[in-house]
Amino acid sequence: MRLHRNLVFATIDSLSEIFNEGKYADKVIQGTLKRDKRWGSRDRSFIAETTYDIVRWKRLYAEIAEVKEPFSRENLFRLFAVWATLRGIELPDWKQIEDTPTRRIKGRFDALSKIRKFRESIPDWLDELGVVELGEDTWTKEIHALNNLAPVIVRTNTLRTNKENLKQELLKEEIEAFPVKNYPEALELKERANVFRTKAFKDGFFEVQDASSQLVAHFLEVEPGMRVVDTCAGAGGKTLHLAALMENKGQIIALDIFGNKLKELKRRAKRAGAHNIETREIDTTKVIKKLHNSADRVLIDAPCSGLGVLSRNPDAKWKLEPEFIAKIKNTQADILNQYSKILKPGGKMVYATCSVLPSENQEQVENFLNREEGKDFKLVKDQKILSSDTGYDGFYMALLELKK
Ligand SMILES: C[S@@+](CC[C@H](N)C(=O)[O-])C[C@H]1O[C@@H](n2cnc3c(N)ncnc32)[C@H](O)[C@@H]1O
Repeated sequence: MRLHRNLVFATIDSLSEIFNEGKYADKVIQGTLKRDKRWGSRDRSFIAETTYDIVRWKRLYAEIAEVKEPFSRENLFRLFAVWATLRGIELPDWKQIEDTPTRRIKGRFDALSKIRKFRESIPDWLDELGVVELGEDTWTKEIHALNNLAPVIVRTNTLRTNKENLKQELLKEEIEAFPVKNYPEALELKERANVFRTKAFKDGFFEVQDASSQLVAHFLEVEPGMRVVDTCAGAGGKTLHLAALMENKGQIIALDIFGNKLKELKRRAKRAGAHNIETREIDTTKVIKKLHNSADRVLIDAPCSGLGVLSRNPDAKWKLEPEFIAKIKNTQADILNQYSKILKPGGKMVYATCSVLPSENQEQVENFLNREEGKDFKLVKDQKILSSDTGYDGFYMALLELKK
C-alpha cells in the first residue's frame, strides 16, 4: 500500500479533533470526508478506517510510541507511524515520520501484548470492571472480540421486499451480501460498502442494523393488530422492525426524551413504508401516565453503557466513565419501574440493552422482579449475547409477562 500525503494529513486532522477536542469520531469523520470531492471510495475508506483503527488502539499505540495526551501534531504522526509499521506498510520519507524506530515498535508491541489492558487498548478502570462483572476468562475473550471490526449487516424491510430480492438488488449495484443463519431478515455484506448510496436503500428496502439487535423485536412476540409501546425508541431501529413484524396493522407508540431522534424516526418510517407508528416526546411524566395499563406489548430498549457495541463505536472506550455507568444503571431501574406500568394485565414486555455487563442486564431484571413495581411480573426467558460467541454485537434481552 502506498500512503498518500493528503489522506494521511486528513486522518491526522480527524484524530486531533477526536482526541484533543473530545468530538465524536463518527461526526468528525463525516465532516472530514466532505472536505474533498475528488476523493474516491478507496480514499474515503482509508481515512475512515485508519482513523477508527487509531482511535480503537489509542492506548496501545501511545504506549508503544511513548507519547501522552494531549497529543501534539508530532505525536499524532508518531501514532500513525506505529499503525503503519504494525501493518507492514512501508513508510515514505516524509519529515513528520523520519527516524521511525521500526524495530523498537515491533519489540514494544510484543512486550505490551502480554498485558490485557495494553493488548486490548482499554482504560484501567474498564479492565477492572470487566473482570469483576464477567470473570477473567470471559472478559479476556469478550474484550478481544469487541475490538474486531464489526461486519456490515442489513435488515430486510419486509414491508417493501424480501431477502432474496434485496440480495439481487444489492448485487445490481455490485454489493455482494449473504443471508445469516438464524437471523430471519439479515444479510451480511461480503465487503464493507457505503450502502446508504444505493437505490435499494432510498427505496426503503433495508436498514443497517446489527444481527444481535435484529433479535429484539422478534423477542417481543408481537402480532398484527396489537397495541405496542416502544418506550426508548430513539431514531427507531427497532420500531421499524416491529412495524414490519406487525405488517403495518395495529398501533405502535414510539417514545423518547429527545424529540429530534423521533423526527428522524418519522423520516425513516416514511422511507420504510411503516404507517402504524405514532411518536410522542416524553416531556412530562403525564405522557407515561396517560399510557398506563394500555399496551399489549412494551419494549424497553434501555439507555446503557453501550459496551456491547464497542466494535462499531471504539471511541466509547475513551468517552465512557465509571460515574456514567453508575448513573445509567439508576436510570434503567427507574425506567423499569415507571414504564412497566404501561402494560395491560397478561401483556408482555422486553427489557434490552447493548451492554455485556450483568449489572445492567440480568441483575436489573432480578432486582425489578424483587421490587414492589415488579411483583406481578414473571421472567419468561432471557438471552445473553456475547460478541465472543456470535461475532456480532454484545446484547441482552429479557421477556417478562404481567400476570392476568
Ligand atoms: C439504546 S437507545 C435506543 C435505540 C433505539 N431503540 C433503536 O433501536 O434504534 C436508548 C434510547 O433511550 C432514550 N432515553 C434515555 N433516557 C430515557 C428515558 N428516561 N425515557 C425514554 N427514553 C430515554 C435515548 O434518547 C435513546 O434514544
